[in-house]
Amino acid sequence: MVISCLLLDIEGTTTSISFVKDELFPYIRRKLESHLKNNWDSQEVQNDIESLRKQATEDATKMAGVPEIASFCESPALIQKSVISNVNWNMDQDRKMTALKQLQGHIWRRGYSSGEIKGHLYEDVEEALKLWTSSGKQVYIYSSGSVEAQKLLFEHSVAGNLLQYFSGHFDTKIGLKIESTSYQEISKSIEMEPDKILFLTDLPAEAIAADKAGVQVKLLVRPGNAPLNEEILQRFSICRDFKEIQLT
Ligand SMILES: CSCCC(=O)C(=O)COP(=O)(O)O
Ligand SMILES: [Mg+2]
Repeated sequence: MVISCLLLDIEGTTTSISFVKDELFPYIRRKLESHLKNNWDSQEVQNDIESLRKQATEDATKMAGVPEIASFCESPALIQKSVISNVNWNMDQDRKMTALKQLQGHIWRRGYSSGEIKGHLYEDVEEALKLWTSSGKQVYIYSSGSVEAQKLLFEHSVAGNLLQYFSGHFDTKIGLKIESTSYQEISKSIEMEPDKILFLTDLPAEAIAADKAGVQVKLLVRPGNAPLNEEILQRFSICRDFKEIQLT
């Protein structure tokens, strides 16, 4: 089947898991308090808190131990304390909910623009993006990280600004990556039949969801990725880097 379009995951696919876990996420934990205090009066911070509050209220009906976010009638200090507990709790579980991911993108903005953070990319990524786009393929990103966070990573990457190679970006606003409907929605949105799309990811649950939607899939085996079990290795094609990917 001819591939017209590539849909790329980030963490574990274009970028190492250790960069996300050991650099990006600790940055959020270090800067969260000052981000809230310094930008308290901004609409962006207030919107982020409202989204986290709604999510926490919904979560509390389904699971135990969710730190709730203080009402907007409470003092800024109390609300900030409750936001910090909630965000740390959600990050401890690496939750991929939109409210958390939006806030993270807003906090990373400063780190990327000051040069404190540079987006990690595996060395084969830039060459592959050049090759694919020069041969007429469209390349999209689909990550649990917010669209803003994705753009920051590729704009301020170790290989320079690579944003020019992408035809578009998707995040969890279109749906979770483990749900097949998300891939159907992406297919509709980019006006491309599912079987013309090749999705590259590190996670079997995402591969299964994309496959169910009729999208073609390859699993990446990058250094530091979780090992794939025998059943998944039988079911999906794998590759170690983007150089191994042959598009017809
Ligand atoms: C691009 S934002 C940083 C990574 C992140 O927060 C994340 O959740 C990555 O998830 P992915 O879907 O790219 O594996
Ligand atoms: Mg991933």
